[in-house]
Amino acid sequence: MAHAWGYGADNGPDKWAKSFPVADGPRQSPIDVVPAQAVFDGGLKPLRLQYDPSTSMDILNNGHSFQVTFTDDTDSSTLKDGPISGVYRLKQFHFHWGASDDRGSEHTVNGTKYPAELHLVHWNTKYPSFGDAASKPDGLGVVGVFLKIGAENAQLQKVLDAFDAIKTKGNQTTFTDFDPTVLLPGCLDYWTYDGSLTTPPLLESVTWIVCKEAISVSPAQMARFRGLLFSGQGEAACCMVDNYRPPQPLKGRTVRASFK
Ligand SMILES: NS(=O)(=O)c1ccc2oc(=S)[nH]c2c1
Ligand SMILES: [Zn+2]
Repeated sequence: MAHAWGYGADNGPDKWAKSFPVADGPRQSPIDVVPAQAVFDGGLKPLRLQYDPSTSMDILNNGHSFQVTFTDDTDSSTLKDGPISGVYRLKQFHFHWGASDDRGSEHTVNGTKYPAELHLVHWNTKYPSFGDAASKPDGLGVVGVFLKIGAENAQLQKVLDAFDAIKTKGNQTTFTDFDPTVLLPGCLDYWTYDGSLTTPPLLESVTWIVCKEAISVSPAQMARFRGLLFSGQGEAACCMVDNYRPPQPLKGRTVRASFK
């Protein structure tokens, strides 16, 4: 790709395969989840998400989304059980969202798009680092949570209140003492399938864990997401919206459900 990847007409998801041929691979993400076609697996364990708020470090506008990054040099914030084996450490969480409430999520359910989707990114500690794990078929575990329009989400507001400091690409500020557990839905029923990163390099290393239950976000809060910029300071302002990849072909994969 002559210029960096993004979500525009010239560098968006339909163009990524040129620089990242794995974009047309056998286990790409996101997908459309069709609950009637998911296979209940009684062997799937409940998700065990244990986060230590003291591991949250900072919040960054990386030009594609914003992310809250965690220190991951110990097993303080981890994902265990669920569909995975061993211990996966929390590295970061971020979101994808739309320019309007009718779109924004990456996964869809029976073709339904949500206004936004949260991704909690964890890496398998059988590997030495996130970067190493990201290139292994069982390297990453990402928990996806849909956001639906409703009441204001007071827990989410803590994240949004940091946005003034990270409006433009490359801006970063400290973001400590935050426990992402508060962003999880009450019910942790989930669908799971083998997939990939949904942004370049699109590595096929993710065990996806998509929660059935959504969390709420108010229209005013969605407007805050849309106030961030893809562009850097001093550049022509480009609103950070529609930073989602559309669903990809299932190519024979089975989606399992942890619930009946
Ligand atoms: N959107 S996502 O699949 O959760 C995801 C998670 C971690 C990532 O690290 C790079 S690099 N791209 C990534 C995409
Ligand atoms: Zn993501």
